[in-house]
Amino acid sequence: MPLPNDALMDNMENVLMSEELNYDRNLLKIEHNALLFSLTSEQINIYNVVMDALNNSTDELFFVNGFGGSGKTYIWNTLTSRLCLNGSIVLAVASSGIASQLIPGGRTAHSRFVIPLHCNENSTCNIVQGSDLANLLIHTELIISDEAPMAHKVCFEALDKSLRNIMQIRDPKSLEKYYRSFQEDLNKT
Ligand SMILES: Nc1ncnc2c1ncn2[C@@H]1O[C@H](COP(=O)(O)OP(=O)(O)OP(=O)(O)O)[C@@H](O)[C@H]1O
Repeated sequence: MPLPNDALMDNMENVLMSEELNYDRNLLKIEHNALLFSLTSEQINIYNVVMDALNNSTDELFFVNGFGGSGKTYIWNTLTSRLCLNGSIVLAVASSGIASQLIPGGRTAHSRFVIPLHCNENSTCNIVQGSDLANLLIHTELIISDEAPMAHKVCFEALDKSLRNIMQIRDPKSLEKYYRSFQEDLNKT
């Protein structure tokens, strides 16, 4: 039997983390194999790029753009099943409630990250350092944000500020990083 990850064992009382880790890994393995086998070459390229970044811990941010129905959610599902079957935490959010229902374990970004409803340039998310939610974010391997361009940029700026603060525990250089950088790429398209 593989030993559980020490960091995760320290957080067994964290209900939010327990919820995210409560999945059937055998089922996920079957699901992942089926999904991976059916990916198109374009989808598999995206899958490989994201997996390489995760395996090399390069802390990258990717923006995937494609027409409706081109298979973006299919890639999120393949990535999620791959990471979860290894015991990793993946948080999937969408800007609307309907979009969030289409991804496994999906929540709205406002609900998941406690983004203020009336968000402005000075807003931050209501996440207290050391709280269950902060620890969940620290141990999260991948955040998937579906329909991201539908949200106002101040929401991403609020999340960016909060993540930079929270992630200091795991990465002392986090304050110099920009978790919102895809918004800049988006502005150029
Ligand atoms: N490689 C694939 N093999 C089989 N079916 C696929 C594949 N990729 C996508 N599909 C199917 O195509 C349909 C549309 O895919 P998906 O929902 O992932 O698109 P999307 O880009 O996320 O769409 P939207 O932008 O509207 O949310 C779904 O029914 C999905 O199961």
